[in-house]
Amino acid sequence: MLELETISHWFESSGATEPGQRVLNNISLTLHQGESLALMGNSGSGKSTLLQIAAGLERPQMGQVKLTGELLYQLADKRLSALRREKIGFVFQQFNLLPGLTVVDNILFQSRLSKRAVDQQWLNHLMAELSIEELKHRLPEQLSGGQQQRVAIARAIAHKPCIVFADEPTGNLNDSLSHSVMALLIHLVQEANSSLLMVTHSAAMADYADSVLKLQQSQLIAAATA
Ligand SMILES: Nc1ncnc2c1ncn2[C@@H]1O[C@H](COP(=O)(O)OP(=O)(O)OP(=O)(O)O)[C@@H](O)[C@H]1O
Repeated sequence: MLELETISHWFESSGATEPGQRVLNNISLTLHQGESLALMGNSGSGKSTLLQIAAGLERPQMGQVKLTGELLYQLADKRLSALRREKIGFVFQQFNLLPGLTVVDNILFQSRLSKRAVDQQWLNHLMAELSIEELKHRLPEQLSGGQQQRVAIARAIAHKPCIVFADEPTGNLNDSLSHSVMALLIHLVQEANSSLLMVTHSAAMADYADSVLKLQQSQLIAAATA
């Protein structure tokens, strides 16, 4: 479903033009439909870079990314944007809700952009599971952090994407909220039969995933917490 093939990456903007200064070195990874994977590693080890590359947001210097059989970086920009809207959901640490849109309009934003019909039953189910029905006409600024992240999860899953990419999804939440939000994310990703690739610093959060890998010295290794 998601295949990373021999990905190497370095940032020329940081002056790193030599292979020896690679952030990512020859990384391969396969994630099947319905699987969840947590990516751990020290600060600066390249986790977010790998997530961005896997999500079609940052072209790797070397290697290929294949999502449902399509080579992302061989697609024209327009097709790549359409594929991201249709097949991918994103959850970020900073929630990234659109401030001028209500909760329900935030959730439906991606489906409307790709002109896809909304599955009203699924939407109602998501809002009920995430306990955000009562909040649906509010603006993001009228929500707590935990509520905003629950809305962001609904937005990421509303169109039943093939895969959800989550970058530190509980990074701005306290411990107990982190557990409840992570449990909901995992549960709803499973219900949607989506895959999940998640970056986290927290071993406790990583434990929710089917498997855990660690980025170390530009390579992926099995994580001790797995
Ligand atoms: N646009 C960029 N230009 C130059 N260097 C970059 C750029 N983005 C990231 N880097 C560098 O690449 C390395 C990996 O960054 P990345 O954000 O992927 O790490 P991370 O593991 O996600 O870190 P953290 O856990 O602190 O978020 C870091 O050394 C960072 O400074």
